[in-house]
Amino acid sequence: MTVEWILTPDRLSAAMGLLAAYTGMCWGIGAKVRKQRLADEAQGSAPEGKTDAPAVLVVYSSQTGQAEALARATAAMLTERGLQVRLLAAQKLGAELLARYSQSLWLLSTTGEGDAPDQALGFVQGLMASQPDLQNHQSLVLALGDREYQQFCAFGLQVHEWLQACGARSQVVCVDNMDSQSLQDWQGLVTQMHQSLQGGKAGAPVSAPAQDWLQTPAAVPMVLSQRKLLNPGSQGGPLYWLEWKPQFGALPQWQSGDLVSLCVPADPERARDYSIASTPADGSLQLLVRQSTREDGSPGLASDWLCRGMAVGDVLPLTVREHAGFRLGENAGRPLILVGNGSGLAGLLSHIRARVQQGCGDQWLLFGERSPQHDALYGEQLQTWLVQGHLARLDRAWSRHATQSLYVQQLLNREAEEVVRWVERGAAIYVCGSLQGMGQGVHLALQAILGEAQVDAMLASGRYRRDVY
Ligand SMILES: Cc1cc2nc3c(=O)[nH]c(=O)nc-3n(C[C@H](O)[C@H](O)[C@H](O)COP(=O)(O)O)c2cc1C
Repeated sequence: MTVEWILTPDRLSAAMGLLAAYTGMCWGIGAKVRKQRLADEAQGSAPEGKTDAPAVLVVYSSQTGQAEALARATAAMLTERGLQVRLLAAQKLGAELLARYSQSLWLLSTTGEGDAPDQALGFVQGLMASQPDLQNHQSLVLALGDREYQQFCAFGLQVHEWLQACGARSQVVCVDNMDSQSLQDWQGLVTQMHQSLQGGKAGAPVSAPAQDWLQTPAAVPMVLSQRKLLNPGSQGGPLYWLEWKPQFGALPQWQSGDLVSLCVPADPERARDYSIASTPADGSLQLLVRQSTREDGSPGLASDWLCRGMAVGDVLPLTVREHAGFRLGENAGRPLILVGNGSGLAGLLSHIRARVQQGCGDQWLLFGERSPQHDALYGEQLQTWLVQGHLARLDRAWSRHATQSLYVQQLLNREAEEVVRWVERGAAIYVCGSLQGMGQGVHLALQAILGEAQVDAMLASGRYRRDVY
């Protein structure tokens, strides 16, 4: 099917309005909620809310931030309505703490091929491998996933089954790519739980309409100010650099590692995430987008719109999404080993730029692409940073090199001793790019170089972070 788009100003603003509303509904866990952000409590600290109020535990595990944002919004809503809420990441949950609660909410995404988010590894191998007694415990599980993956919502479903096996009464809602119906169902169930907890209490607040606490529009209309093909003549798909400026006012704020979420007019039902390649100090929001082709040869809807359909000067609502799992966070002071391929350079570039701006050059980039003739992305810029000392090392692997074909995981293996030295020196590892091939290959290489136990420990503690897709 071909969709013809003739963009009159009226149509554009109507489409933008729709997109902004939709994007806001999907992702907008906005300023209001962030202001009330509940700190991640350590195990012993007191929950938020009045001390005689019913208590609820809210547990999350998230790879790209959606489950975490929904958990924060859910916890903030329950706190606002008078419950004592303890919000924490799954890896911080122990059996003793869980046993203290008779109500729990779980917001969990699935990553990889049916896997738990990276930081949940400790929870999976620890608490989930045991069977605490949860008789008289009620739980609700929100399992985030995407039906395009074979093991739909696998991790959320595993936790739901584990809770049941421990004796809890558990209900689960599976969400397909943040579909609004399932999110409404979730809000309905949480509202019911809240009402039953407050049951009959004089002065209990009347519930607001079920939907409203997950909705805060946060999409910003942005103008595509420049677009450039980065790899003319490449055997791979065309890779474009896209620069965006706000249509009105100031740039939205974000940190290196964060994502942008957007819907395109040809597929307004489905939001896509892209790693941001710049920092706000660069003065624009920049993305690297590969124009993709599906198996049947037809163009990928979103990437085709971004790379060819849109004209420079057109406007699209973009939502900046915090990606806590790939930010520098506690690793800000560490040396960095940055590993990636293709459009994954975006997520790594934002970190390099952030560190260049801070005057910190203790970072090593290992990067894979096809050929040095056509795919030397940011070649001059990277070389300049190396010469200026903003990069301590730069190693590139070319998979289609005439004489020295190499993948980035092989490069890691070749540099194994240096990798060990950097890690001993306290380095954190960031990987960005394709999951198939690169992400998995790099993981295996790191296991071979550092040992499985150390890789697991680094993953669980956030010293090894991945943005692979
Ligand atoms: C690399 C990657 C792998 C994924 N694997 C699965 C999967 O195996 N099963 C599934 O149902 N969803 C999968 N998803 C979809 C995510 O679970 C879904 O986008 C979810 O909303 C992300 O939530 P989070 O931001 O909290 O991690 C995957 C997403 C990505 C980016």
